[in-house]
Amino acid sequence: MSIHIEAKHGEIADRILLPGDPLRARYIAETYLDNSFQYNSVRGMLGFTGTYKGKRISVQGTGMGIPSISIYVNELIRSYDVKKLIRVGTCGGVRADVHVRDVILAMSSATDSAVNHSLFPNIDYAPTADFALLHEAYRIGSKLKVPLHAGSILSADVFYRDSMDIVKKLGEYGILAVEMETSALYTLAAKYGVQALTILTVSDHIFSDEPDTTAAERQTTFNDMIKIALDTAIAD
Ligand SMILES: O=P(O)(O)O[C@H]1O[C@H](CO)[C@@H](O)[C@H]1O
Ligand SMILES: O=c1cc[nH]c(=O)[nH]1
Repeated sequence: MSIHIEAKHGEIADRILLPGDPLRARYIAETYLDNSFQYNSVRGMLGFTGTYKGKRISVQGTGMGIPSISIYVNELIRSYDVKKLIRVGTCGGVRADVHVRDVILAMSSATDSAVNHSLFPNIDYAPTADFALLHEAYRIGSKLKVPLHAGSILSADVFYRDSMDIVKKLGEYGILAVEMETSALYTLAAKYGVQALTILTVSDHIFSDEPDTTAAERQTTFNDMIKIALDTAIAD
């Protein structure tokens, strides 16, 4: 047991999918895993373990934002020996060639969070995906013929801001999309020497008038992203 996860040691697999939304965790377990059981309900942050194509795998909700995901990632690595972590999240499209429902593999993550600046004063640390996971996810996604982008994203500390000008400018410098957790996931994975990757589905576009996805879609679909994540997680 850890402070925020009530699983017994051994109940969580060494490879895990990490959606922000705990109901997406339940959807993934119910739809894709065999013989799954729920190991966590502390704070409603649901976690499940089961098998996928015969291999043991877990899925754990992480909540929204860097402070929340940092709690779960720390506990999963330090108390449960998780070695391979794949975030499956939603994001807002930023660059013009990114469209609603496209899938994004986050190679690296810029952030306006103060967390890494307090870790490394005067250094712009560059949180980066594990290359083997990234390479495998790109191979699997290309085979599925999913609209796929690989590149840099922004992990923002706020969802609502007075002006989107800075986000627009980041798009001009190649940032594909904005979400709220990946820089912490990649930084903690590097610290503890484990593998991490973020795979995102574009749920809305910040600068185009394409219609947004619905809340139901965000909880229960985005199957391209989930299939890529599961097949990447079980590849050794
Ligand atoms: O859909 P999830 O995984 O929660 O990810 C995105 O959605 C939330 C904001 O609505 C933030 O957590 C952001 O990163
Ligand atoms: O616009 C968006 C959509 C999803 N997640 C975000 O952080 N921003």
